[in-house]
Amino acid sequence: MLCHGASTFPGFCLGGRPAFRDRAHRASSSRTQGAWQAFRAPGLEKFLVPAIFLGSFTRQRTRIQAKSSGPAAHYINKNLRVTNVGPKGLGVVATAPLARGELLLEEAPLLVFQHQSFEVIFGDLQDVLFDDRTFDLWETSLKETVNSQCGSENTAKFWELADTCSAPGVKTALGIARTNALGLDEDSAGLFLFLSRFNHSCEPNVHHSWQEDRGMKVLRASCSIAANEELCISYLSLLALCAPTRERLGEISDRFGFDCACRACSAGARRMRDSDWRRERLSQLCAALSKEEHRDHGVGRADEIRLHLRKRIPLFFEVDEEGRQELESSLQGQRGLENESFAGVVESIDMSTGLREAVALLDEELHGHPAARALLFFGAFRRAEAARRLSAAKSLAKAAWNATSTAEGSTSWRAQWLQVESERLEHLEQKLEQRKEENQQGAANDQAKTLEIGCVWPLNAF
Ligand SMILES: C[S@@+](CC[C@H](N)C(=O)[O-])C[C@H]1O[C@@H](n2cnc3c(N)ncnc32)[C@H](O)[C@@H]1O
Repeated sequence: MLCHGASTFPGFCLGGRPAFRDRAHRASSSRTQGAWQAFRAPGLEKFLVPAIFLGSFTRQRTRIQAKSSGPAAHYINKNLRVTNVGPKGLGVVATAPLARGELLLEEAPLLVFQHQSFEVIFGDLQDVLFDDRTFDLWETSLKETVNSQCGSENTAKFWELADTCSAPGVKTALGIARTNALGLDEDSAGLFLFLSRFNHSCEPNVHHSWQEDRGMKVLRASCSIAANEELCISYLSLLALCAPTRERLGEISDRFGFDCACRACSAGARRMRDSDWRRERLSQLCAALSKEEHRDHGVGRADEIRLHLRKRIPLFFEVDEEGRQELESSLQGQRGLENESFAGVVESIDMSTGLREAVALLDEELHGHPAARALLFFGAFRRAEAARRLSAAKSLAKAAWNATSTAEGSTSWRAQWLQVESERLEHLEQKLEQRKEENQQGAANDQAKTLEIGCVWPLNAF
């Protein structure tokens, strides 16, 4: 499982698992077959392994870090239970009601895959495993790492984890890693013993965030959860979660090797159509809010900040000719932003209207998804700040801070950064009010706002 999240939503860890298979090879395999069968399909044994790979293989161990021993998790909420949840296998359910934002789990990874091990096991270089010899080398190495470095209790727990990538009845260390690893950031993944029991849902009720400074994944309830309800995270990025059902199912099958049986993906035709429409709209609004527009184009009142909505880009580029043309014009429009073109814009709306609509859609489709909410408010905050709207920027920073605290806890670095930012804006607003009262020179104060509001935020803040 990986956090390949973000594309248009930079830096905010919004779920997702590592891709464990090349799409082209996947296409030739049956959906129901284990990944390994696709992986080791007859005829592919002769796949040429780049020499550089075999040459550097001996150094791979340094790239799989193992936690030597100790308990699986730092904190597990007492109201969680791992149990059989039907065809999905094991899952985690609530044994008592859980509140929105409640801390559910804090866990450090048992294994961390970085650099070459990440690329080979989950990333762009996984093709090398089509070669039996390379597969065996990586399998042996991973096994040795687990057996020699994880301690007997954790090693036993590792081998108990699900492996839906190998042939039925077979477990391999690589299969377990691929079935269970979760993304930490763009180029590393971690395997967690307890967290691995959480199933995926396209309507997740739990958010997981990687808190690098603490070396932990932190899980919190995204909404109120009733007793006996299953707790599910999202293996997909927010961008992919907002895609229509057909695309999501393809993405999950393609990247993670199973057919999603969540409520959203198994809905009846009408409900699915409505949900797809809402997600499409949400996707457009999210993209518009997280985009930095250099100049405020378009019609509308002078004091409005406009959002320019464009057509959503499909997750797969397998589109027909008509679709390709539409996509090209949409992409052109997005590139055109650099020279401030309107191309590809299908609708322009006032930012506060768009923000309200997006929040309502999040509530309806994704249980309010606090991390996505934080992202929306953060995007709007940046736009308000760029437009020198002090009061709006202050409330938006506060709203982003609230949502981030729900998603990740108030001690996460993002929440703390937003808290400082909203306090700074609050203070600035008070100062300006004070000055206004003192000299009653509104125009001069406006100028002061323009000069003082500018702030610097870390580029990877969200
Ligand atoms: C990380 S494991 C989750 C825990 C697993 N169910 C177990 O028994 O340990 C991921 C596997 O769970 C199953 N799974 C998770 N979410 C699912 C979903 N929404 N629909 C169907 N199967 C799912 C798939 O077999 C997937 O490969």
